[in-house]
Amino acid sequence: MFHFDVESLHFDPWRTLALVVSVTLVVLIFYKPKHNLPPGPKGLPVLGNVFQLPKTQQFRRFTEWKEEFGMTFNLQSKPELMILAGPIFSLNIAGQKLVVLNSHKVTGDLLERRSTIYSDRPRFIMAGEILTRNLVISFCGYGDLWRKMRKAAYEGLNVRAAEAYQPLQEKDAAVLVDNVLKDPNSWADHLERSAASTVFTAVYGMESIKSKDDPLVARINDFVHRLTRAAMPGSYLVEILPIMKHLPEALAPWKKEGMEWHRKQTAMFQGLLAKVKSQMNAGQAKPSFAATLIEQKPNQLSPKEASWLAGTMLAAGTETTAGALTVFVLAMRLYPDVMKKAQAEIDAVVGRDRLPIFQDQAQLPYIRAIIKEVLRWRPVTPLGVPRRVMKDDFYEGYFIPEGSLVFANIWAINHDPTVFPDHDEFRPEGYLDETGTVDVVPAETGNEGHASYGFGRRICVGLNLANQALFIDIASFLWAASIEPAYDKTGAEIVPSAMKLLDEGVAVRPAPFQCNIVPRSEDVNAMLEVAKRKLW
Ligand code: HEM
Repeated sequence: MFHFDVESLHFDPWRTLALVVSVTLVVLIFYKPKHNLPPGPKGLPVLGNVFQLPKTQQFRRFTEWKEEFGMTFNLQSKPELMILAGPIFSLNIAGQKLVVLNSHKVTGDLLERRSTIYSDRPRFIMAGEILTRNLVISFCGYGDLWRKMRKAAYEGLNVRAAEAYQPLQEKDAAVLVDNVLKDPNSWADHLERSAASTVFTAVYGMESIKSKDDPLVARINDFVHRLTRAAMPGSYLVEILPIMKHLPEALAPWKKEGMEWHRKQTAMFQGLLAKVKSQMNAGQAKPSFAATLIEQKPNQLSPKEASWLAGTMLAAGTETTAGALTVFVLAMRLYPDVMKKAQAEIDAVVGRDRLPIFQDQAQLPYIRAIIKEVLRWRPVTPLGVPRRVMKDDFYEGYFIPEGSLVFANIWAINHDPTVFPDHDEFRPEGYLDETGTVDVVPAETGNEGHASYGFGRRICVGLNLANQALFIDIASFLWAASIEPAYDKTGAEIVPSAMKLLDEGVAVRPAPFQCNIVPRSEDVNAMLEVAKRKLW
């Protein structure tokens, strides 16, 4: 029978302490509190949602999921926020947690107000470590090298510094308009050249690239495409099996080729920086981003780091600016009333005797609104550049584990019907007050009024340069030409699709479409010659 011995119950402090410590350890080791990840689509065991993600234009599927999971967001504590449908959901990609943010409120809360733990980038083995040896600021982890590069980039591209590049951008816009009018069928190529040239001249202060066939355009495009392709998930096996990075070059031709490419690219960037330096020494240099890097205080960036920082701007700025200019042409083709209103504004302010210049910007509110609307309506980087969470975090009751990849669904944020009621229409008026003269931005949408330049500490560092390029190119284009319908053989109007997009990795742009670019008046070419002579 059981015998209960009271004597054995005497209080032994050491034994009690040992018991408490053991119980605590067992609880800490074995008890996993049930943390709720943000909701998400049900996936397969182990592989999770791998097969539910389309290969391209993932932002479309993400936006559908945003609608689907909107209703499950746990905001009982703040019912006033229920209006923000589907702001956060999560996916499991074969064990890798992916968190997608879909509203200004959530990106503001996490990417901006908690930026100390949301500003890292994921590991890019091919694009970041092999091809570029971690010298590309956009792929750099949130550490000392990124801080140094970001500081130097800001010094050369902040709003004041960017003003110094305006004279070269004005010239470049005249070249764009001239080329488009002389060879209207190749308008898309001319936009490509113009974007490459405007970034190139600002970065190196050299003469603009005049022809789309200039070998430099091909080299810049090769650089951009190589990097964006390498950064695309699934392009290289080494991203899934990182151990392959240590294979000897003989067994890994992709690695050998990548390292060879890195050497060539470094030589090109160092050569361009050396040329700027010799122009500076000869007193012939124009203001440029590269010049600000050469003049930086000692102990900032090494010469190789500085040369890559300048070169990176070409990659980051060309494809994006060219994409946004293509969106502009599409919008003008589909919304002729907007185009006519913009042209009337330009004629009233600029007149017909000269091309628009930057000083006109203050008197051209409708053109400023068109630029914001171009970036909002069809964002060229609809998922931005991914982040990596540096520490376990909780948000609105949801658990976001360290190491999760975070995507800001810029497309969904820019098309949030609670912020932009006619979100699928191209409506620059949304950025103006009722008098049509004062800029307004919808609440919560930040300084720009859209999310297309990203967020917080890693917001696009080239946004001032991009806004300047878009202003002068768009104003000059509309001053000189109209974008009219093209017709097929039967005489029927060809209507381009507003939704057919071409996915080029990080950047997305409208799929090729036909339109007719016509001079606005018979004497526009003659006027352009006069304007060009004044500029040169
Ligand atoms: C329409 C034009 C452009 C768009 C829409 C755009 C958009 C973006 C976006 C979404 C990001 C990621 C931000 C984030 O992680 O939150 C970014 C980063 C960046 N952009 Fe742009 N960009 C444009 C033009 C430019 C230009 C002209 C330059 C340079 C001259 C530039 C340089 C960069 C750099 C260096 C980064 C990386 C910043 C970092 O990681 O710290 N961009 N851009």
